[in-house]
Amino acid sequence: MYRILITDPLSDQGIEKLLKAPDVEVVQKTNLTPEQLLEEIAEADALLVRSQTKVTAEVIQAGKKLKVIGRAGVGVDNIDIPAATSKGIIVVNAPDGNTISTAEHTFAMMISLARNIPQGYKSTIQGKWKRKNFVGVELNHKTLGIVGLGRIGTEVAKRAKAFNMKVIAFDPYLTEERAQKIGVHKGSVDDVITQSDFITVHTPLTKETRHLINAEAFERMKPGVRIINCARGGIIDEAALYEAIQKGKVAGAALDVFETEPPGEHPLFSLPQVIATPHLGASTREAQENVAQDVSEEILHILRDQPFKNAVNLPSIPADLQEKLKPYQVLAEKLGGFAIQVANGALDEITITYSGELTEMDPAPLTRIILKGALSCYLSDINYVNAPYLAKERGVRVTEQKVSKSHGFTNLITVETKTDQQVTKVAGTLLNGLGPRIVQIDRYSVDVQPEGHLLLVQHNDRPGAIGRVGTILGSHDVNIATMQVGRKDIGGHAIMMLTVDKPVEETLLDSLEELEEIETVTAIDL
Ligand SMILES: NC(=O)C1=CN([C@@H]2O[C@H](COP(=O)(O)OP(=O)(O)OC[C@H]3O[C@@H](n4cnc5c(N)ncnc54)[C@H](O)[C@@H]3O)[C@@H](O)[C@H]2O)C=CC1
Ligand SMILES: O=C(O)C(=O)COP(=O)(O)O
Repeated sequence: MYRILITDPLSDQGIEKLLKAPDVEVVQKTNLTPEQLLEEIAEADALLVRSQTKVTAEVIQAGKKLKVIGRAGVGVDNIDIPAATSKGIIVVNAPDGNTISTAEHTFAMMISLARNIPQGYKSTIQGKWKRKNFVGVELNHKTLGIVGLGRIGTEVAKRAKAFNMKVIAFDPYLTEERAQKIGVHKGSVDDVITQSDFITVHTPLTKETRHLINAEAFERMKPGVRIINCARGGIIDEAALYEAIQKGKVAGAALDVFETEPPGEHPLFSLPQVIATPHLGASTREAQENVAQDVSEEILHILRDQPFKNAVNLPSIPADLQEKLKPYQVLAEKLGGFAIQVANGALDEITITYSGELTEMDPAPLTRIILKGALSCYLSDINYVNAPYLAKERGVRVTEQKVSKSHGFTNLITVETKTDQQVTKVAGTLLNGLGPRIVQIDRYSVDVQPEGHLLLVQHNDRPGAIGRVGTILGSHDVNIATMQVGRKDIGGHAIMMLTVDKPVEETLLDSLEELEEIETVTAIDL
């Protein structure tokens, strides 16, 4: 039974799938104190939040069984992603479900700002009739500057065009072709700042976007510009905005989000030109149903080991690629484990080479699985989410390459490990109908099923060597299931690759290494 902890208010219809799932127990507890959250998270397999719950490194650490954190919405700035990644916890969001609601809210804010609707409402219900105090401006023929033309920015642009506005957009990923298709002018951030009558931001809050709209930007804006922020507090420097309104440079601002939420008694609220909502962009019945439903499905898929798509801390893999790579997963994991166990010394570098039909697809997800297989021999709590992170943290360089030459195999994965003592190469393939096989160890061709307890013996090719190894194994009650021998030259260096029926004890390895013709013996458990 999976325990799913929900700590922010979510749509009941949206989480219906979770509530009805036979293998799930849903615990809904909103408004928890940080201490209560630490207690509740201890037993949860999944945590489901909106923007209120602060999922700190401490919370993540306390989540002993935590496998996935779901965000019913877009922004994940309330979740410590690096902490989740290092613990191998998948973070998923629901990026599509609240786009329209937030774009519509942005428009509602822009029109309210242009026509002083909140100010007019307040005055009217106080019994006043001050029509000349609330004269506004039209949107018609005005220039709207959009910073961030992603999902929401694009929907805002479309609506602005219906209002006959000229739209200038800045987004580092905006191509001329896409700009033309949407019907906006592709501009620089400077164009947006200097040419717009209204400026709206739709980016995440990042190092680059923090205080993107600052005192210097306000200086260069057209007098009478109006500012809208329905993205994240902090993209606009609130202190600089206050100054710019006071100086008369900015005619007004509409804010749905704040540097600190809730903002309390903010100085900006003393200015009549400022209108505000309490982070309502995504707060519609439709959006809440959509995002809760999307993230619930993702959580169920992750807990049940089924394919999922919106992981924030994993590269997204198209469904058709996931299907193609699926058969290689066992090979990749076993190969990683095998390669690391036959490599002596401290690991410096892993080079993974994909050949044959694997060159026709993006094998990056397999690299993660190989790393997981390799690192799980040293580290606990490792999975394909944190494997690359932990490899990097330990100074292991990982290189991935594709070569067309596949030595007669339809597919081949070669893992070369470089330690402070040696370079070792192992290669594996997926044999049609027979499953994964190790087909090469250094210079030697083999055909080994990477499964169970294996023994790699490096020795000198002498008469009787094989018999003596067999005798010692027998005397330790270890049964040999399969055995292969590889050599290049008669009497030269050779290897034996054995599959045995039970784990090989240290004392047995020592007895084997005492044999004169034996160089090294390595036990491999897969
Ligand atoms: N007020 C609310 O309730 C809601 C707020 N949001 C927020 O709105 C923002 C946008 O959401 P979406 O459109 O869904 O995200 P998105 O990921 O589709 O779009 C973000 C865009 O910002 C662009 N961008 C990133 N850095 C930039 C930079 N330095 N300069 C210019 N552009 C940059 C990206 O290229 C991307 O196109 C997010 O911060 C999200 O958290 C989203 C939903 C509801
Ligand atoms: O989706 C987002 O990024 C939002 O900001 C929506 O936040 P909320 O889920 O309404 O707390």
